[in-house]
Amino acid sequence: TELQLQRQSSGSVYSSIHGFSQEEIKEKLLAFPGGSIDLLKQDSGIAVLTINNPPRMNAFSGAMMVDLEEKVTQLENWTDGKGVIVQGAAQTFCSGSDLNAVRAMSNSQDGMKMLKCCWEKGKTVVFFGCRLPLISVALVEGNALGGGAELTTACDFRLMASGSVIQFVHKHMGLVPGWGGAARLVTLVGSRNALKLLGGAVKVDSELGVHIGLADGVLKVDLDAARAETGLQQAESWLSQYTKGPAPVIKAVKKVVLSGRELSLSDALRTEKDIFGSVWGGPANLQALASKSKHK
Ligand SMILES: CC[C@@H](C(=O)O)C(=O)SCCNC(=O)CCNC(=O)[C@H](O)C(C)(C)COP(=O)(O)OP(=O)(O)OC[C@H]1O[C@@H](n2cnc3c(N)ncnc32)[C@H](O)[C@@H]1OP(=O)(O)O
Repeated sequence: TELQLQRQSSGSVYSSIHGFSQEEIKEKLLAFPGGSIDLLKQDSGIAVLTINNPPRMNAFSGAMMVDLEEKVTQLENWTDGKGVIVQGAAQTFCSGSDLNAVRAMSNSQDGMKMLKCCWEKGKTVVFFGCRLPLISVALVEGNALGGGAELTTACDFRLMASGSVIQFVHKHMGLVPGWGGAARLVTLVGSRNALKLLGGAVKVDSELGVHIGLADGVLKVDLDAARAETGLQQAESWLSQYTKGPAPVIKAVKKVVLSGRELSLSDALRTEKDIFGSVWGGPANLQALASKSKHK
């Protein structure tokens, strides 16, 4: 039900795990510093969330996961929010988990399990965040690799710049996606294409991305940025097609689609009725009725 969806997206995912408290998990993640998650909330109701760690091709450090949870909470509480664009700094998306941290964890003798479960919980934030009641777009420039590729699947839409690549490199690491990336990939491209992308660690360029349904559009990013629209400007104009209107209505749109996508039919029908009830008779509905009554 809507409550379930809300709890999934807004409840802190740093619930105690393996006996470690929320604060202990955050402390362990902060032991892996570097980078930041920057949030810009705009008057248009579209926010820009930037994965910012260029020296490491925007790899996710532990500190960035803690940072992200704080930014996701801000977005959850953003009354006027309607959409969010997730991008990487310096014209590249995200090269996955910080390999320095991952290596440190795999070499640590004591408490490796503790560190790993903290790391994994931290990553979960990345994916719960995209269940926000905002329409989300991954703006993919450069490389989206490993956990970065999984992050793109957690967004509602993916816009790929010409020359960009989404690659599930997990097989090369002796791994498979672990935070929903595979499940969402099957939903997006079907099980056969998902098998190819994961089994072959296929480099998905923008043309292939559109062909298999992973990408929703291709952005022409001119090298002479001074002349052309930036990728972000193009992504904002693309998303604004679907976020025109009052924030409560756009949020309700995302919620009814999310419930249809994630809940059983009976729960989805019940949730849809509840969400309908939350906007029926609301300011936007009453204003629309008043303006219609003038059309004789
Ligand atoms: C699959 C499991 C999943 C998870 O557990 O979450 C993961 O995501 S594990 C990480 C999977 N990602 C990768 O394997 C990508 C590794 N990086 C690359 O393949 C390349 O860096 C690149 C992204 C294709 C870019 O190549 P290039 O343009 O040649 O730049 P460099 O390779 O020189 O990188 C510049 C700089 O960035 C550091 N870097 C890049 N990726 C990571 C990373 N994931 N973690 C930590 N650091 C990263 C790289 O080491 C260089 O640093 P310096 O050597 O200090 O210059």
